[in-house]
Amino acid sequence: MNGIFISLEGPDGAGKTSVLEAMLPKLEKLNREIVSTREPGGNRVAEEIRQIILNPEHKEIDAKTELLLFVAARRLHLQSKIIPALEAGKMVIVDRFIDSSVAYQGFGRDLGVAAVSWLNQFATDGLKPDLTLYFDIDTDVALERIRKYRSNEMNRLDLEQAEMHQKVRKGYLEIVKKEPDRFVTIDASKPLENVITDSLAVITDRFFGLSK
Ligand SMILES: Nc1ncnc2c1ncn2[C@@H]1O[C@H](COP(=O)(O)OP(=O)(O)OP(=O)(O)O)[C@@H](O)[C@H]1O
Ligand SMILES: Cc1cn([C@H]2C[C@H](O)[C@@H](COP(=O)(O)O)O2)c(=O)[nH]c1=O
Repeated sequence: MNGIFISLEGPDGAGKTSVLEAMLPKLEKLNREIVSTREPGGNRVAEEIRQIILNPEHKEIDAKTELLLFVAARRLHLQSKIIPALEAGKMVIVDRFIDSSVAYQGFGRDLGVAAVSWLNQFATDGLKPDLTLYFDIDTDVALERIRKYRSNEMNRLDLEQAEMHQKVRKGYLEIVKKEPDRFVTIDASKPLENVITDSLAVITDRFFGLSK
């Protein structure tokens, strides 16, 4: 596969989606076809699974069921969208991928890194992003952003206790340490314009030999 695979990771409210939207038109000008997608979701059936997982009324979904649903959606997404785009030489940028499972289900839900990593390996046949931007932010600041701007559309995970979100962030920090070549940490507490500039600089520098 000669495409480029990039994932964006971080706690809820870190700003990944805002940054991705802002980067896209700029990256598209650099002469490579970009596929922007997200997890859970990215194809018709996976988007249906997304609705099931994130629905705050679905209180009977336990931690293991949640993990299996995320991983099933990932397999669908990978097969139908990510792999074909990478095979066609495109740049794929995904808002969340395997590291979300490890941070949220492995650390946040205490299912453990080993089981979650094994399932991901099974579902993805070991495919990992070439680059992962990790948007790091204090849990309270991120949760405040969500409460302030998105209070009417909080999903089942957003509504979890602060303690779970703290475990997720701690998990991310451990994951990042283990693969220093794949991860670049972005300071997501900066003003949005700066976070966009910093993220673009990492991608253009690494894959286009430019820093603007
Ligand atoms: N750097 C920033 N400074 C202040 N507000 C921000 C910043 N980045 C994003 N926001 C705001 O915070 C909210 C959450 O941002 P966004 O949805 O992009 O985060 P996210 O990481 O995609 O979150 P989630 O994973 O929960 O969907 C939005 O209302 C957005 O406008
Ligand atoms: C892929 C994936 C996601 N999650 C969580 C992370 C978020 O709380 C939601 C997705 O909502 P977003 O607004 O699109 O960020 O799902 C998870 O727990 N495990 C995963 O594998």
